[in-house]
Amino acid sequence: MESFESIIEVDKLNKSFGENHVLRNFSLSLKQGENLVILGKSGSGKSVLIKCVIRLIEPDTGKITILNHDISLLDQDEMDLLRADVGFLFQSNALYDSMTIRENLEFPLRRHWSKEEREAKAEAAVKEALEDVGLAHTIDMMPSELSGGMRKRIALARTIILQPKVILYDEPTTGLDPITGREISELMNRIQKKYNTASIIISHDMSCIKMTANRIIMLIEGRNYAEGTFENLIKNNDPKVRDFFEGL
Ligand SMILES: Nc1ncnc2c1ncn2[C@@H]1O[C@H](COP(=O)(O)OP(=O)(O)OP(=O)(O)O)[C@@H](O)[C@H]1O
Repeated sequence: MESFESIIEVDKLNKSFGENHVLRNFSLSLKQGENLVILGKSGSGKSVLIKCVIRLIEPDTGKITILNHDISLLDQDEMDLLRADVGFLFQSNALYDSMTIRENLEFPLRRHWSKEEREAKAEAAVKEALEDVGLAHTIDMMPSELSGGMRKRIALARTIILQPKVILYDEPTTGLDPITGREISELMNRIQKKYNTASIIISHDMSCIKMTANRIIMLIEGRNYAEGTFENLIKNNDPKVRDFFEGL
């Protein structure tokens, strides 16, 4: 695999909506193979940050580099190419209800692979991604026939089918019961190991964070307020940091 000093580099990002200064000189660096959790209260700017990274919104100032590309300099075609390397797991899963599981998984291939490539490789890729999430038997089922946890796994299978170098997880365990949430967290770790993918994980589920985070950045007052492993941060005496770990 090509090597990168950082997979994603966010440098001094600022974003305001009117008087609401959401991000203030926010920086982060995501290393190859690393699971990085962004922890912040509701409304702290986690989604705004991720939307800047996938270029759904433009920051006011600051620079975002993904796989050595300054994304503000990419045109639409170049950005589309880069998107094959950046997987996104939506909180809503965003599966197509009218398509089978197989068709849902083939969907990203249609955009990024030629007809010849699809004919040669799609069947095997769909099978491998489904096996990765332990749901090979659902290939001809419809999303409506699956539980919430299974739909999350299928969404993850669709995210990894193009073997992205980085996965952005938006609250991957929200809305799931604790046991299913743990299964998803375990799966995220398995995917990380198998493909050496780097991830940014937005979450406030402490069980998921504890299981998956190699490093945590606390997004407080728009800034990278504190940073460290779960074990470091749980010992931090700053009251704003402590708030998150109260009761653990
Ligand atoms: N398009 C927008 N226009 C105006 N304000 C916005 C817009 N998007 C986000 N905001 C504001 O930015 C702030 C951060 O919102 P954001 O959705 O990033 O929070 P969050 O940390 O993801 O919260 P949650 O955990 O509840 O999802 C909020 O005050 C929100 O109202």
